[in-house]
Amino acid sequence: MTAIGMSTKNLSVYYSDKQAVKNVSLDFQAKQVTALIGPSGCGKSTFLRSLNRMNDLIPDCKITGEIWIRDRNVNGPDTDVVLLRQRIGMVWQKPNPFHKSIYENIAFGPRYHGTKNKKQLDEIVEQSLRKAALWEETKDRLHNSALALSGGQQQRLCIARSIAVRPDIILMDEPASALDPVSTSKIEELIAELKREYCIVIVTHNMHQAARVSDKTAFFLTGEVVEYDLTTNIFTNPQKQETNDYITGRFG
Ligand SMILES: Nc1ncnc2c1ncn2[C@@H]1O[C@H](COP(=O)(O)OP(=O)(O)OP(=O)(O)O)[C@@H](O)[C@H]1O
Repeated sequence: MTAIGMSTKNLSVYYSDKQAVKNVSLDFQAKQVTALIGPSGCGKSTFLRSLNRMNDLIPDCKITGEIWIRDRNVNGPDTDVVLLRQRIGMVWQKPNPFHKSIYENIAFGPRYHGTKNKKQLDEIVEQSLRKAALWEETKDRLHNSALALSGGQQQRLCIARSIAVRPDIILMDEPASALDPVSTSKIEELIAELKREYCIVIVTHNMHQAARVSDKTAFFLTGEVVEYDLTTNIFTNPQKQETNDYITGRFG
């Protein structure tokens, strides 16, 4: 039995009066990839952003229900949001490296969280870039601007940046949708590697990608989870008509 990395119970998210996520209860397991799929506007990104409280930054956004990372209540009054986001990293659709060098992009988080020793920082930078399959391409230009990297390299840098602070969970919101096919396949290979160590939750519009990279898939529709199962079941033997209609391209 795989350990649970994170779970939600009856999670609802509202923007003012509009309910974007409706009573979603899901378990995300350690060392597995879970894909969130569904048509545009069904609440996937809103749900994902709730998991590390990125929605706190949106005015009039209200959350009810529970989110647990092991025995810690994410929305509890004693939760330190900075530490929470260290444990639950986020990779966005568009690569968003800092306007700094490759080295500083990676060293920033660990330094912020207290690692000041240069040798330790050098090691973290190297290990993080290696894990993100970017070391060979960048080791000779660590002090050059991250913005000079290609889009695909920048996205791997952003993944390296989230790994550098040793998270338990990595959330990815369509991490390859702005990339070309070669860069996309590198990101997918990387996800397959990273799941050996991390719990990964990925939003994707690309159903082939969901089928390739994920162990489990949740199908969202108008804010609700219609079906959540092993990815092979969702794509070969869905139990709900709506799931079947979506994966066969009848809508969305
Ligand atoms: N900041 C916001 N303020 C108000 N409403 C929002 C906000 N962000 C999203 N919404 C609304 O919440 C609903 C869910 O949006 P969300 O972006 O979570 O869906 P999604 O499934 O991720 O869509 P897509 O696949 O197009 O990214 C939509 O109706 C959207 O218009």
